[in-house]
Amino acid sequence: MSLLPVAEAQSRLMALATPLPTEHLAVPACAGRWLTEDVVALRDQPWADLSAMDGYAVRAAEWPGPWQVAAESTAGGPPPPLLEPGQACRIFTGAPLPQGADSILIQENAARQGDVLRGLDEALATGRHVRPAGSDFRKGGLLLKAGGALGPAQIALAVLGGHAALPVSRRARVALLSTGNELVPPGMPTQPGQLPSSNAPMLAAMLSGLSCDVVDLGIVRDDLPGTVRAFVRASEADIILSTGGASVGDHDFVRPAFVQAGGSLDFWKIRMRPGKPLMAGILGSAVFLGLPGNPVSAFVTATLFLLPLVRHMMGAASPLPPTAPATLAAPLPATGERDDYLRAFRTEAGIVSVTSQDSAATAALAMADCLILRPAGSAPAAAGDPVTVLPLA
Ligand SMILES: Nc1nc2c(c(=O)[nH]1)N[C@H]1C(S)=C(S)[C@@H](COP(=O)(O)OP(=O)(O)OC[C@H]3O[C@@H](n4cnc5c(N)ncnc54)[C@H](O)[C@@H]3O)O[C@H]1N2
Ligand code: MOO
Repeated sequence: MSLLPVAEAQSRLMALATPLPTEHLAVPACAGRWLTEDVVALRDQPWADLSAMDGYAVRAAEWPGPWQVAAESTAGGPPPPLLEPGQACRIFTGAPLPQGADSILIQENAARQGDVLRGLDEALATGRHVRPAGSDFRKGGLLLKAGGALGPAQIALAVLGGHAALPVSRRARVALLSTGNELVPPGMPTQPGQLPSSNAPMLAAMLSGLSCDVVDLGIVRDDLPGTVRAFVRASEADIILSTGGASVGDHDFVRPAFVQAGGSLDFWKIRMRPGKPLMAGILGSAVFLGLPGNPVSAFVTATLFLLPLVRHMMGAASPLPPTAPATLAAPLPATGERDDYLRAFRTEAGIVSVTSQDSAATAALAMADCLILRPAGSAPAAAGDPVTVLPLA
């Protein structure tokens, strides 16, 4: 089987997934979700011409001052009466302008004696410190597009747009299987030949920002019938995620067990380093993603495949991780026949790759805050050369 390019594998993986059903949730509960439908405004914002400052509303176009203070307007107060030329209305931030007023004289630029008001500065420009009605958005206008992520600003916009609830995809359910006879549960004492299973906690941490429900099905021993049973147990989930047992060794049972459990494999082996033995397929209504066991390989493939898959299933229009241009602070060797995803960190002088690029080097991984993307067949790079990075946080 030849090695599949990363971008092709990503689009084949997305094509395996069916979007999750929509649910309607109270707007504050939608933080971190994606919209399944466009959202339009149910009201104008601002609802009227409002003052942006504390001061006085005047008819500056017709009367340069002085003015007679004749009324008051407060946010949430009764509507102020019509303003005649030569009159001023005491006004506060967020309060509606009286009909006829066109500008706000801020109180720092005003001298008031009794009800007589004078401007201390040059003549007021018409429209000064006024927020026109509907200048933020208009009733019926598009506020948020289907497929957009709902972060804090989008939550505020939906609430101001008059919405109580929004249509979002339901949470994805992800089942985790960690394969390997050498693994013991995190925190348990290890005998020679054993190590704590770190992949499931790492992946759960990576998924924790994505509003999905993670079920850790624990450690699966390296035997075919046990691994088949684990797949059957996991098939209730939307995504079955395994780590380890993905390569070509005599104890790598994940692929045959997946097929024996009724799964249909779509691809195996990607043209990337780390992460070559990645595989994906369908089991019932679940998408299966088999990550390599090496912790760094599992981390990098989860960044490039798992997180985009979850985002895609939950309705994201742009599920792939964003990349950014950067400059190298230190040279890099040529790449081989696979695309390199080098663990690196950002400094003021540019990007520096971590000391060990071994796919089991977790101490080096923990120092990284980005991946450098180096296509297969790249020539050696020098300090100062441009590179593409994928930020990790
Ligand atoms: N002859 C070949 N050997 C290997 C190839 C190959 O093409 N030909 N590919 C290598 C590559 S690349 C990778 S990546 C690894 C991946 O192998 P597996 O997915 O089968 O992973 P395991 O053998 O089960 O484990 C690898 C390594 O990671 C440790 N591990 C596994 N699970 C966990 C966990 N949950 N927590 C912490 N550490 C874990 C495991 O102990 C091994 O040390 O295969 C190469 N071999
Ligand atoms: O591809 Mo493996 O993930 O190089 O170590």
